[in-house]
Amino acid sequence: MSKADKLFVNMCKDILENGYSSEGQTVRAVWEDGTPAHTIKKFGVVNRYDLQEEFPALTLRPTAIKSAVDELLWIWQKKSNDIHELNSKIWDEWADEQGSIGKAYGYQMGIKYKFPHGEMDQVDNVIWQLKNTPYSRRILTNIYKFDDLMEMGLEPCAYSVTFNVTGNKLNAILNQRSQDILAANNWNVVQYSVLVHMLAQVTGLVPGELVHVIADAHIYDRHVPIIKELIERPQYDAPTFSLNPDIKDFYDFTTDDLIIGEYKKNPQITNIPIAI
Ligand SMILES: Nc1nc(=O)c2c([nH]1)NC[C@@H]1CN(c3ccc(C(=O)N[C@@H](CCC(=O)O)C(=O)O)cc3)CN21
Ligand SMILES: O=c1ccn([C@H]2C[C@H](O)[C@@H](COP(=O)(O)O)O2)c(=O)[nH]1
Repeated sequence: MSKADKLFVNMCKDILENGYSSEGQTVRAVWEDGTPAHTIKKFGVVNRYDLQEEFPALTLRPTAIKSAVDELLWIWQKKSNDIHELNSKIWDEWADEQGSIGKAYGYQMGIKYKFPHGEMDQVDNVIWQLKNTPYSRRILTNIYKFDDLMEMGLEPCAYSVTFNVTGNKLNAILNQRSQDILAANNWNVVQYSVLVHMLAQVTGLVPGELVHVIADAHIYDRHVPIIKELIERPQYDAPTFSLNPDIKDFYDFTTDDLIIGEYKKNPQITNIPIAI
């Protein structure tokens, strides 16, 4: 049985049973028809995934692993803010007429900073440190840049990753200020699990734990009936996962390098409404 499913089901039950409803409050997000998108939420959810134990893909419904990794590589490898360089349509609502999401996500990853070991961007700094000073406690990225918030299509939700090496294991903490549990929880978990696998492979380490810290873990009102049905579904074993072992440079990975074993899963839920 997938541990990721169990964790997801317990988290959803906790939000539904003990969560706090935003009904009566003024909220920013709206549905496509302009109705306020209310949520029920829990503050401060922390989920741990041991990547040695399993690849944490949900089997309750399919997670589009390749599309999720395509978005991850758009941010971490292409360092792009241009939706034309993304193969899915998930960012269309937040882009301007030119197709840019502004100074968000990939744009921030491409900014160069001065470090003792040279001038480079945040991704290259992480890779440099993992190769040269792996036991440093200063290996992290942070794209929540206050100077640029006004020019972002959406303020980053998954905004910081802290990497920490224990023995030969690469661990990571993903800090997320806000999480749409139905649309993006497993999407984000799969993305950052793959990132840990990729960075471990190119720095001579093995994947360890992913710790996902979510400040505001919410279920949107129109998602509640979907979540209630989802968590009653049968659970299967998570798929096996590995990467093409020939890739030695982070910038050479493509979604074709993901080796996903048999992925037994329940049917997809189509047309999930996304709050804007
Ligand atoms: N309300 C909201 N939720 C989000 O998850 C979200 C935002 N807004 N704004 C920006 C990005 C865009 N993200 C999204 C948006 C849509 C899907 C989505 O529709 N996922 C489909 C599969 C998509 C595919 O196969 O390519 C799904 O079934 O989960 C996922 C992430 C995550 N973010
Ligand atoms: O990677 C992502 C990006 C976005 N989200 C969700 C979380 C929220 O539901 C919305 C953003 O709205 P805010 O009012 O700015 O919090 O997008 C996500 O879960 N994962």
